[in-house]
Amino acid sequence: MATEGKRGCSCGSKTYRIIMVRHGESEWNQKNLFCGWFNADLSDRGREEAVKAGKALKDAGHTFDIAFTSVLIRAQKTLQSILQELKLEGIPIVKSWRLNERHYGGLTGLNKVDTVAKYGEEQVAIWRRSYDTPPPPITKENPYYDIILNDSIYNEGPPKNEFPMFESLELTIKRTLPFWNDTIVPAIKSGKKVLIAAHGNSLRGIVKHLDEMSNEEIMKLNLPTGIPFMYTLDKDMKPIPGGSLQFLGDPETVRKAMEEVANQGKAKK
Ligand SMILES: O=C(O)[C@@H](COP(=O)(O)O)OP(=O)(O)O
Repeated sequence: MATEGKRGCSCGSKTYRIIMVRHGESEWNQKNLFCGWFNADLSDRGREEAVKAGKALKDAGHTFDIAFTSVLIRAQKTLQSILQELKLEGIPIVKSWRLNERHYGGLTGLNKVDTVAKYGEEQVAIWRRSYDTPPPPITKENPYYDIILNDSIYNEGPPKNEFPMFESLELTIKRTLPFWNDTIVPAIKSGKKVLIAAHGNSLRGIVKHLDEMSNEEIMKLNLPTGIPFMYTLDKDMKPIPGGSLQFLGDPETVRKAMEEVANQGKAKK
């Protein structure tokens, strides 16, 4: 599953390892609902996936000095389970809305297969995976509009006048990258072993940035829930050859899990 970074390598010099993981399956993933900024909890399967991710990291001998996560409970609980397995509950945890899932706008709360039936597979694929086409904005008529806007998890940001009503992957990257560059990269460069527990699309944004993927290439990437992946970076935070997107799981399991995510937006057979 490893692909090579495109930007060469400073072979022989210091490298940095960073592990990222998409949260375990959420209750809304299970029901196949567009979730975005709604604060859905983990499903039972998601809780199991999180424990499994912790065990996989432990078996591979990983340890961490600091962890970063979103303000959403599905990512935080996944992180907690992983740290429990590793007996690292005491390490600093930095939470930011900048690592949140992309805001799914007016699609929030809709079933993905029902949305395919209504708008077609092609349109849903564009909403889910295109780089710069956003979903329609969330409106006051959406049952989750007020719940999201007034959720206390957003008390520390973003400011109400900048609160998103929708996000494309491009917009997601615009708010995630400053956090990556200003907060996560300095931690990595200071020699800290870093773990990020976040979401399908905030992590796709980081992967796109690290691997300099084109807008077309990133469309094809579906990150599975609860399977950690590693990057090995050079001093300029560029993946060394073979250091991109190395999943901690057997390739067949990873392939099937990625396919499962892709199929969430396809018509029922
Ligand atoms: O918001 C959502 O529905 C999913 C991603 O959905 P897709 O982009 O895969 O449809 O986000 P996550 O479960 O990672 O927080």
